Amino acid sequence: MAHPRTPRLKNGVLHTDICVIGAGSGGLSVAAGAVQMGASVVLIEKGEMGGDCLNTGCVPSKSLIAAAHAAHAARQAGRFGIHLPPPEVEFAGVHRHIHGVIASIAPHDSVERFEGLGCTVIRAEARFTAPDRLEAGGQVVRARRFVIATGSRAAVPPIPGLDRVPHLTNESVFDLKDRPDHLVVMGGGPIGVEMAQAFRRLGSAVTVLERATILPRDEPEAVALLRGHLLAEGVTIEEGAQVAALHPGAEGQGLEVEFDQAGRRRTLRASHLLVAAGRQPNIENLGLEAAGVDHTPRGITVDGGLRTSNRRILAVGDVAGGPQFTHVAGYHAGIVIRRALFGLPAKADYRALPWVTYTDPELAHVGMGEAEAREAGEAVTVLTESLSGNDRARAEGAGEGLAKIVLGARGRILGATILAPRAGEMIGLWGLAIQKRLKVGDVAQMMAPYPTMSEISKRAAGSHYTPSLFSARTRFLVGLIQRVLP
Ligand SMILES: Cc1cc2nc3c(=O)[nH]c(=O)nc-3n(C[C@H](O)[C@H](O)[C@H](O)COP(=O)(O)OP(=O)(O)OC[C@H]3O[C@@H](n4cnc5c(N)ncnc54)[C@H](O)[C@@H]3O)c2cc1C
Ligand SMILES: NC(=O)c1ccc[n+]([C@@H]2O[C@H](COP(=O)([O-])OP(=O)(O)OC[C@H]3O[C@@H](n4cnc5c(N)ncnc54)[C@H](O)[C@@H]3O)[C@@H](O)[C@H]2O)c1
Repeated sequence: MAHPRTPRLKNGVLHTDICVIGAGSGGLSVAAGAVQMGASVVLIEKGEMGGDCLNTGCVPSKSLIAAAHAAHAARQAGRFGIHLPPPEVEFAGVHRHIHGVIASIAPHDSVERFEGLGCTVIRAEARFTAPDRLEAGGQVVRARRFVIATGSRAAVPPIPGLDRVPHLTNESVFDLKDRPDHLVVMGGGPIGVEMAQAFRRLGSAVTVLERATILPRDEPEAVALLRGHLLAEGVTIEEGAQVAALHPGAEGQGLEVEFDQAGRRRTLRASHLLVAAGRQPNIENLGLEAAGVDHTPRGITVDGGLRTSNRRILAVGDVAGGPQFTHVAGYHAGIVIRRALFGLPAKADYRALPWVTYTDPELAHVGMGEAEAREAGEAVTVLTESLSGNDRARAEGAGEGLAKIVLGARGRILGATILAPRAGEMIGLWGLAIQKRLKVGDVAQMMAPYPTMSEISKRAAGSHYTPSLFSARTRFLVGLIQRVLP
């Protein structure tokens, strides 16, 4: 491999091709890609290498969910004739598992690995001082292109009393070494719902307070079934519940939550509060004014090619104000590399954007939802297939689930939702179908292995043809052909 270019120090200023601010999902992907393709790269991180996903997001949350799944499976074993004593949850052990997983992935995102690849890594807060330079840890850096990848953090709503009660966010919830007796989760988005089920399975009482309805970005039929699963496991879900005020609990124990629901004020006592009420972009103290970079409270303003109002500066990931997922940050990195290294006019295209909420069953989605497709003026057809007709789901006692496919004119696939165990592993098929503009008939003709839950995709696609396949016209035709066939 040819040696990468290295940043050059000239008159106290570090000159580089690419300077990346933030070593999370987006920043690390840009840095690793750019340096291995021969660009000189400076990577600046003020906190933990790996950002939210590794330290306080995807990795710890999925590790916690895995522990919760094990406890749930032990409790459910009796359904299969396997009788176990009720599981004893050692919360400190769950904590060890979570942090063990983080530690096992951390080397991949470490300073050592990135320096080994040829990046210059600066561990400090970066701040633009001019449109073409920034300062970090006393070092001035000039770059041909800067990439802002500073991510987001939990938004803490201005609710009276919130500053006076102890509360958890994604930055602190994975540090718990003792199980909360009663966890109140403010917000029924993906973070709130995933954590609610996991803590319930680990033995906490859990109440979700959601001001609208849970998981509003997902298909309502699928959310309704998922809500049923959560309620059956004992999660309390209060929807249309706006948190109004918070008070410290009596004798300094826990807290009291006042919320408004259907015109009534209600009060709830709890031991812990998790704030999962949305995200806010990390744009403060970045010197964006000095750099001439426009922004709004949603994040840095970018065009389709992720360029900011300063042509030298691009933005990726959560801070760019679009969909906030690790795979989106990685996708953004690919666009930035094509632009910054090769000068290509790459643009983000979200038509095949997938997301998964890692509850059990998982709720996986890609592309357009039905309402969005109708709003866009598409000639919509919806195909729905229940998981109850799937043999593998029955063998595993999976309970209710579904596949819902949204088609446009002439069987064009616009979107898909699957609610099923491990649905996240099944949704890729529909993403590829959308990206490659396949027709629903292509999926219907696919040979799906039996018995798998992924057969639900083939059956849903096949149902598009059921009315014409089993019609009077077909029966007439078959009758005719049978009479003339030898
Ligand atoms: C609880 C939780 C669970 C999640 N689960 C999933 C999931 O299952 N799947 C999924 O796809 N997404 C998930 N996400 C979202 C995912 O974590 C984010 O979309 C992703 O981390 C965004 O990457 P990023 O590079 O934009 O930001 P980050 O990964 O947050 O990285 C930003 C980095 O920039 C650094 N930084 C900030 N300001 C400066 C500065 N001025 N100077 C230097 N460094 C700076 C920060 O310290 C941080 O390390 C989850 C998020 C949370 C909170
Ligand atoms: N599985 C995944 O991919 C995954 C998991 C977790 C997070 N994430 C990413 O992180 C983002 C942030 O997640 P999130 O769940 O914090 O945010 P969110 O914006 O998706 O959901 C927040 C919810 O909180 C509710 N809310 C806000 N203020 C409230 C109040 N005062 N009282 C009651 N409810 C209130 C909102 O109505 C909303 O439904 C997600 O949108 C997603 O992009 C992804």
